[in-house]
Amino acid sequence: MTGKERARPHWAVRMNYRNRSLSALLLLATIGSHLSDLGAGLPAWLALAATFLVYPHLVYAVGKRSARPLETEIRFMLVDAALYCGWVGALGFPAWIGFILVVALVLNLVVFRGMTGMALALGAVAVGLAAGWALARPEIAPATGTLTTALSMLSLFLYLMAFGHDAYTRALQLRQTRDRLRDNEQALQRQLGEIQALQTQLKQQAELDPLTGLFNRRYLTATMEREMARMRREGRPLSLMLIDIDHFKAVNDTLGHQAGDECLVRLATLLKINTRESDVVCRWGGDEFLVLLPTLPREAALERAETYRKAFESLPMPRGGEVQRATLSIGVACHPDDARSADALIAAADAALYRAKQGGRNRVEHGGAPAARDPSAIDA
Ligand SMILES: Nc1nc2c(ncn2[C@@H]2O[C@H](COP(=O)(O)OP(=O)(O)OP(=O)(O)O)[C@@H](O)[C@H]2O)c(=O)[nH]1
Repeated sequence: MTGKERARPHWAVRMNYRNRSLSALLLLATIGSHLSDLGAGLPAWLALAATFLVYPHLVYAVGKRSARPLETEIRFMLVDAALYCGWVGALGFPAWIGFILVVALVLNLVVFRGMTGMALALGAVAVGLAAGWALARPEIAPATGTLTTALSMLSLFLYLMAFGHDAYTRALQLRQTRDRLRDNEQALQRQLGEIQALQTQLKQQAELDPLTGLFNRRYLTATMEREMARMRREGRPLSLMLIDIDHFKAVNDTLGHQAGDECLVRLATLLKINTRESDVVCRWGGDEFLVLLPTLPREAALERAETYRKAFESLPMPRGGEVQRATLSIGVACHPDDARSADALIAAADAALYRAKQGGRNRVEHGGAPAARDPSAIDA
């Protein structure tokens, strides 16, 4: 906010200042015309000047310095009602002057305070009329001269038009503010949607292997504990297999790293296609894959492992070359027969895989106690 904006008086103070000054000039002319018809003396003319030339500017000076400008304005509107109607009482209720003032003053308070405003304004009007009449004790004179009547009509017309225009301007501003708020809210909603989509994407990326699209080791570690606990609760078995491509280094060396990648993707696809919804397939690392099979007993898991082995063996290699086919070695372990914890189950499957490699590769082994791996023995 700039200093200039901060110094700007409250909108109600500005609006009322304009309306009060305009109506004061019109009333100055209207009541002046009537005083002239009456041949009024100097005190009446001085009072007229004080009321309609000085008072509106005093009100503005106080209003713009007020800490609570709206409340101050409303209090001044009641003073307006009493003061202006004091003139009506003092002049003996000339019909047109009284009519304009009562309409204008009551309307002012209705706009700011509704029906309560109307009641307050009528009270102030009554006080003003009584005080004015008590002060001057005039003859009751409802009629006004032709010029005074014309000025009264003009005053009422212009005052009501100014009021209508203010109402229109405020409604327009409110609509524009509402539209702007709605646009901002829509933009925020859009940004929120983008952030949420990005968060989902990041979460998925953190759990997925970028090459194969399978779950990664991090996901499996979190999931496996949960699945084992569930199977334990339900008293059902859980099988796990570790799958490793035989001599994968040779695939890379002979056909190239890209063909090696393609080989990994093909194995991933094969595993994905041949698993149930409840199974979890993950890339364990390098050319090693892990499949978690909740509720599957050993025999069914071994059958499944054989299916993978045979299907992969018959897959053509990505490109021609020295290595014409690749094979899998698979180690299977079952909970609760082979191990009771997640780590022990993985270790048991790893031991079975080791035996499969030792036994000549392209085979499935299962169960048994974990054994230390001896890479030289495998590759021998
Ligand atoms: N193309 C490709 N190769 C990979 C990737 N990750 C690991 N490798 C390679 O996979 C090979 C794994 O070799 P090992 O598991 O040590 O041995 P192996 O040649 O498969 O032999 P055995 O497992 O004993 O049958 C290494 O040469 C790694 O460089 C990958 O994302 N893409």
